[in-house]
Amino acid sequence: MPSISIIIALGVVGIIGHVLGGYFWDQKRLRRFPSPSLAAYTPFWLIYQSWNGQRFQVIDGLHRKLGPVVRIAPNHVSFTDPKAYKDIYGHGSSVLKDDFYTNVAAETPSISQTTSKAEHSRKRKALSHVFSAREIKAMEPRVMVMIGKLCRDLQLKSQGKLVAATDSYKSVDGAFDIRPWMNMFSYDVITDIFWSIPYGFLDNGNDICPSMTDSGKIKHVHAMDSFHSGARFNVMSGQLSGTLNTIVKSLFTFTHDRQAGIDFGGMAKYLVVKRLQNRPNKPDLFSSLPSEPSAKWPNPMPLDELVAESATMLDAGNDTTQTSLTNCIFHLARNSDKQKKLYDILIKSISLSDPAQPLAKYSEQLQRIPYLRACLDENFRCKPPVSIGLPRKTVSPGATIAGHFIPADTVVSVPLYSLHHDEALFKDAWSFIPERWLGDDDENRDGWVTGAQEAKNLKDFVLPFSLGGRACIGRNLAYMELSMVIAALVLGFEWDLAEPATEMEMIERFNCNPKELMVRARVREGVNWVR
Ligand code: HEM
Repeated sequence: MPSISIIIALGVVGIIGHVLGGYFWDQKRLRRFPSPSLAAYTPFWLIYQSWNGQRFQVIDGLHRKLGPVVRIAPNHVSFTDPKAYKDIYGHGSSVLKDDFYTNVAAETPSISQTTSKAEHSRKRKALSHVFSAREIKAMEPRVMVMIGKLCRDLQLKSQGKLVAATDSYKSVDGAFDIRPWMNMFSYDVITDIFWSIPYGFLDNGNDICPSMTDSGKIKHVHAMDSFHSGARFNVMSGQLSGTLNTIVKSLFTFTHDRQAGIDFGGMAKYLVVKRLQNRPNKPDLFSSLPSEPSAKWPNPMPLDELVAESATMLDAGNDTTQTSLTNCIFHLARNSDKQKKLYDILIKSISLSDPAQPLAKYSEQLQRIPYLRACLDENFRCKPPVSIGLPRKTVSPGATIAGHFIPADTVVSVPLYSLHHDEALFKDAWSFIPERWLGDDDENRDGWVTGAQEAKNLKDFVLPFSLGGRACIGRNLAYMELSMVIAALVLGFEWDLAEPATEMEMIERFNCNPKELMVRARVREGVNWVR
């Protein structure tokens, strides 16, 4: 019988042999691409970058040092050549979503997690009704109610007051962190418009909400932490092979982050179960989901699929929106000239007598104000909420990406953060310059000239919602929310950074979120959101 030390030694030799064998055998010829330190030998190098939350910056630095094609894991090649984006994500590309997405899914993959084309097109067909222009338009008054609550809370924060006895976020010397308020807003909106069960975070000043366990018990959890900590765990574990990911997920249920992810799934389950028990008087977005048999959908979605789709809506509908809002206030507060210009344009364009009056009736007009849209788009360019290289997998017989043949079953991606800061595509790429988005005839360009090539680059390579068949389905909802909120916040307040010279610290899990944004807000004359 071999001793335990011999077994361990053999195990270690086996693992090293496997790692080195894979590297030197190099069946896919991936050694032709440069790679940093251990990345070509083990996936743990990239997993470590997700753990430290700075993957977007590390990968960007690598490309600047090693070139446009870099091997960032034994089976993952990252491209910053702009041509690669269409090759990987565009319509007509043969490349599929990587197994990472099924790894991060609970038992039933949702629309954003399925890797099967057929399954995806069935889901996309069902969900396209949910996000039709008519449905989104119908939700505007509900969004406006939440904007009123957000502005009320921010006015109270700017005055150093609590919004309720349960408020968890105090102002310090007139400054406060706006990030949690944007997040509580985005949760209140999505839970109201999707399931008619608004969380009420803005009324309570905290993010405590119900989550349903597998056994049907209700527990109360912190929504923001459940999502963010759960995402961190899933993004790391999802990069392991399928079996290892399953083992890690079941072994680590005792950890805070794994439990947080389970709680987040429970939040979605609670919303679906309650929504099915109580049909609301007015239709919500859930009403358009095939939850019951009908002539059009004889086979409705079963409960586990409704929960999976709801978890994706709760995730996608809150986190990217809150991130975009916080980022946009950061850019406007840091660039007071752009903030003032936006204010002047808004006031002139919609001639409001009282900036606190409902903006919903101006919604279409707002979405057509070029400078407001330019601020939102430049915000997306500078800080894309989804900055990560979205992982895709080549299929047989392989694919040619930016001129390089990549064999089948290889993970490929383009990090959007790097593409959006490519100095060859965008002049002064690291600065927030909304004017670059305006047409030649716009009087608000203030002398800024965007060459024809850059104008085309903005259109082709600023892709916050991705591209092709797997691009964002919630884009119209996002623009509607962002236009109305940013207009209300700029019309109602003047924004300053608490510490003017600071850059905002970002943490990348899957989305790239601001850690905090300490601001000061001055309520504009004649405005009063506290009724
Ligand atoms: C500023 C806001 C938003 C940004 C920047 C954004 C960005 C993205 C990106 C980059 C993808 C592709 C993800 C991938 O390939 O893995 C995506 C997909 C998706 N987004 Fe969004 N999103 C936003 C808002 C929303 C909203 C409000 C919803 C819905 C409530 C939503 C629902 C979805 C869904 C369901 C998918 C998967 C689509 C599919 O695979 O067919 N998103 N989004």
